[in-house]
Amino acid sequence: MDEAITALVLAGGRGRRMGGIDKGWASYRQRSLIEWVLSRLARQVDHVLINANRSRTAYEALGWPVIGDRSGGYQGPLMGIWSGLCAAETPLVLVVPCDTPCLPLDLVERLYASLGAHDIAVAHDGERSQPVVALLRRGLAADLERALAAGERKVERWYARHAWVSVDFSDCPEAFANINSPHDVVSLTAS
Ligand SMILES: Nc1nc2c(ncn2[C@@H]2O[C@H](COP(=O)(O)OP(=O)(O)OP(=O)(O)O)[C@@H](O)[C@H]2O)c(=O)[nH]1
Repeated sequence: MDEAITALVLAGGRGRRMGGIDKGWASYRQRSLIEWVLSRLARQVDHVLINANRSRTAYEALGWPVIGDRSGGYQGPLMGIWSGLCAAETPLVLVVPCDTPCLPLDLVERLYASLGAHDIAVAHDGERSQPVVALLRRGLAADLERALAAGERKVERWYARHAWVSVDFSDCPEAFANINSPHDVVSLTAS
């Protein structure tokens, strides 16, 4: 890749379907979800930022900087994305959720290949868009700040106001399986 990339791992949600636990620490195949995500990304990016609103010390022990949402109160992933764009020091930021343990090992390569002159490249698993699996230009931070101030909270609606491209991953839809509930842990482990 010609431009350096920071992975922004979103672990700042409430985890209500998981019983209110901090989902990054939910266990899947003998490891926590956040450790799965970091291991899938390790060779794909230059830096990592973990975006978390709880268990900050535990996340810091993973060896990467941890940032909270710049404006609190669980306002959704768009707030985490803005917080990460503000903190990142690379021109590109890869957004991923903490609850997707099987991400493609060529995720960044494929998103970057499609980004070109666009602002945002968003993964599509063949059935649906995956708005929190996306490569974004850090320079979007100022626009996102204005959008949030105007009340925007929908990730896809904000993307739609920019030059964005959908990137086809229909050859590996299972790589985007995410874990929202204890039932998902059981079904994904069995698959
Ligand atoms: N920073 C930040 N990230 C969030 C917030 N809400 C959700 N996310 C992240 O966005 C991604 C998708 O979140 P969801 O699974 O829809 O929400 P969740 O809060 O984790 O779980 P539920 O409460 O069960 O909906 C996950 O990586 C979350 O960590 C938030 O308020 N702030």
